[in-house]
Amino acid sequence: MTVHTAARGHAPDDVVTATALVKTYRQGAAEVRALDEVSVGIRRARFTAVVGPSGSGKSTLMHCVAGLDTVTSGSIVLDGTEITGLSDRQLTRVRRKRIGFVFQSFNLLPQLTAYENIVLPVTMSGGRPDRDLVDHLCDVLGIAHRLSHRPAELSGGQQQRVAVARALVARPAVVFADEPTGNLDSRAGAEVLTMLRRSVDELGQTVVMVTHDPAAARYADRVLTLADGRVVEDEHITPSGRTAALAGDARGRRR
Ligand SMILES: Nc1ncnc2c1ncn2[C@@H]1O[C@H](COP(=O)(O)OP(=O)(O)OP(=O)(O)O)[C@@H](O)[C@H]1O
Repeated sequence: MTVHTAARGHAPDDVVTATALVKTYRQGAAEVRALDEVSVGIRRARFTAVVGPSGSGKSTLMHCVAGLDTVTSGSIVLDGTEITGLSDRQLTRVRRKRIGFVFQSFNLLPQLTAYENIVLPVTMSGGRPDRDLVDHLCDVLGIAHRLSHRPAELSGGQQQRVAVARALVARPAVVFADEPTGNLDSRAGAEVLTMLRRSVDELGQTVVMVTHDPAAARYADRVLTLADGRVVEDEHITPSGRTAALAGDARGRRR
């Protein structure tokens, strides 16, 4: 991922290019500037973490870029499509075809099996699941032996891995993960983060994750820090730096 100024514009392998995003909310007589001229590019097949204090604009940025909310001004090009100005219906289509979501609360349907939950984005849009892809995803995510179980029969970590598989199954341009480890203990959280990491390294998936947790952000290639609606830091993590940081975390967990 790269942080661009509006003048530098679009980089060819960016899957998302956001330029000069402003989002204001009215709170009584006051106006809150949740995003204040944010310009950012998200590189394909990379894992980007968005961190920052509470109220810094992380969720607002993710919701706007993912077409769940509209901006006050600015431009968002997602996988070649300018999404600002689209109707709700058009936005729904963009989200369904090009975006996968992973939420803190898993959001699985309780009456469906893990397999049925995973293939839901494909079956809902009238498609047929690619069984080889589903098998591969379930192998990578370590849930192949749990596919006939319902969510209530799975651990939290397994449920979140099912949700990750569901986010990946339609081969979206971007997976947005909003605090994906927020409801998990540290071991299950580490497993889910490892799976998101593998989806980037082994499947070439683009992942953007909002998190409060600095340890979770260490799984990313890049950490974007927001404060007061602005990007205040943009850190690249090299594979060797990541390996060292994650090894340190694992030692800390075993202690
Ligand atoms: N629907 C809304 N109406 C009014 N103000 C809002 C609304 N949503 C967010 N805000 C304000 O916008 C700012 C950014 O909020 P946002 O939720 O994006 O921050 P965040 O970094 O995701 O916070 P957290 O880590 O606590 O989830 C905050 O000042 C918040 O109060």
